[in-house]
Amino acid sequence: MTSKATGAVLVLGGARSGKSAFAEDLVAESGLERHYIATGRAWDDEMRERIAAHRTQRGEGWTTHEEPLDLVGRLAEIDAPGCVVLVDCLTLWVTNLMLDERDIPVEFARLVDLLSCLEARVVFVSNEVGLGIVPENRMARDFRDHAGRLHQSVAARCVEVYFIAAGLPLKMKG
Ligand SMILES: Nc1nc2c(ncn2[C@@H]2O[C@H](COP(=O)(O)OP(=O)(O)OP(=O)(O)O)[C@@H](O)[C@H]2O)c(=O)[nH]1
Repeated sequence: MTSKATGAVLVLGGARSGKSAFAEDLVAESGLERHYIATGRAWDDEMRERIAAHRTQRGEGWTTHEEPLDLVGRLAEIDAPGCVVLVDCLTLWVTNLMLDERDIPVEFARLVDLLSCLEARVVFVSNEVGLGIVPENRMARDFRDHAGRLHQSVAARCVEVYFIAAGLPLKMKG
């Protein structure tokens, strides 16, 4: 990870691309106090199993925060020098904001504003969902557009950006 004292990193990839494991390795290498913000919710047995597998893979040494909606508030609360925060993932946060009918541009602006004043390092994981055919339903199209816009704004403020495919990282910035 970057040698700068602060700075955010964005890790993009498709489902099962290995993006979470890559991000966890970046965080582990930093040697800083590790926090994990999970935006996912355990809404069914399959998700419960996935979450359990993620917890096992992460192992000891993390403080886990489950925060489906107030990502910005939670990041601000954790923020301190000497900390690294892994946010997994932005696309589930977008889903949660949409389902809760939050003001998406306002929430995105709050996150982007916070990025410029954080003292902790932050590693964002997110799904690249814009590479397939145009989704048939309106909500899925809106979701794809929100995710694309958020990724552009966050990437512009990150010191490093990676794209993961087949478990392999491609460094796009930094
Ligand atoms: N609530 C909660 N969610 C978690 C926890 N650990 C992981 N998650 C969620 O699990 C999600 C990832 O689930 P998966 O579907 O297995 O991952 P994936 O994105 O397909 O796979 P990779 O590309 O390999 O990361 C993350 O976005 C997290 O929000 C946890 O401790 N609690």
